[in-house]
Amino acid sequence: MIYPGTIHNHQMPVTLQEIIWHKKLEVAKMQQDMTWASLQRQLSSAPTVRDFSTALQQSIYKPSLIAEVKKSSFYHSLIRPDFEPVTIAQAYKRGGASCLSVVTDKKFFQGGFDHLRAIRYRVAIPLLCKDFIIDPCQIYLARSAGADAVLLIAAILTDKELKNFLRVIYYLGMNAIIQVNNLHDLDRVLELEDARIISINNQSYSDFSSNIHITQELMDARRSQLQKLGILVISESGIETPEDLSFVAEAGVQTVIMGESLLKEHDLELAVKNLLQSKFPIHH
Ligand SMILES: O=C(O)c1ccccc1NCC(=O)[C@H](O)[C@H](O)COP(=O)(O)O
Repeated sequence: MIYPGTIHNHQMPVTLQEIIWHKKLEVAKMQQDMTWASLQRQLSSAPTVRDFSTALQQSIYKPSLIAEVKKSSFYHSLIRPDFEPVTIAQAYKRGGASCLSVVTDKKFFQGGFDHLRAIRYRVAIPLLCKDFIIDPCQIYLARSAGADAVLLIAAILTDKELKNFLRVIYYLGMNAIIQVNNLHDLDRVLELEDARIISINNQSYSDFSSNIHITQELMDARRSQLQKLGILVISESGIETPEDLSFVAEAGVQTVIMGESLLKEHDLELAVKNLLQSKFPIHH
């Protein structure tokens, strides 16, 4: 079954549908291989949770940076051939990133929970598990691998699933980042009782192209409501230059997630430093 609640409102694009189809098979296999007792054991020996939201808010950089660790993506293929997750994460931290986003999806992004685990033990900043979460068991696995926050994509979850998954994430002491890329989903998320961090994805779910004006459009539409509710807003996808950073900061977001443009640089520490320390030009 593919989330009738979501399809009912607006058609799910084929490509995202395909990802979710494979994710459901992966989750079914995961559940077959796992016992409740072994999951409990893993959870009880998991590293303590670090405060993702506070790390973003206390950053000296505005907007603060969540730097993404990913080897490839199905829409842009291989991004970083010399991919070494821990080395990349350490360089990001030295450069000034407040938190890291670790892509754990294997099939479409060549990520893995082992990347999350390895980084957790070697790098002392909070970690977001970036995956297509469709079942609570993935949230438990993310926590046991050392995640401090988990991404929930509004477009692939019903309202009921969003509420239940948020409850699991908070129960485990983590932060939830709820991703939206249109006003319909932003309004659904604003109706939830306890959304604390929202990420505006500038990427289309049908052709996976990015357009940072999506951040501006959604902020213009709901800025005062977001501020009134004290929600921390992130912009992600397609942010490449200091000008782009300035553009989304002026739209009102406090944080950005950046991956590809940093990962294409040879010296990641320098790339992050240059980005965060650049004097942002003012947009009109
Ligand atoms: O956001 C998703 O839908 C997603 C979920 C799990 C893995 C990857 C996913 N999408 C790709 C991204 O999230 C981007 O990599 C991220 O926003 C960074 O963008 P960029 O700077 O353009 O690499």
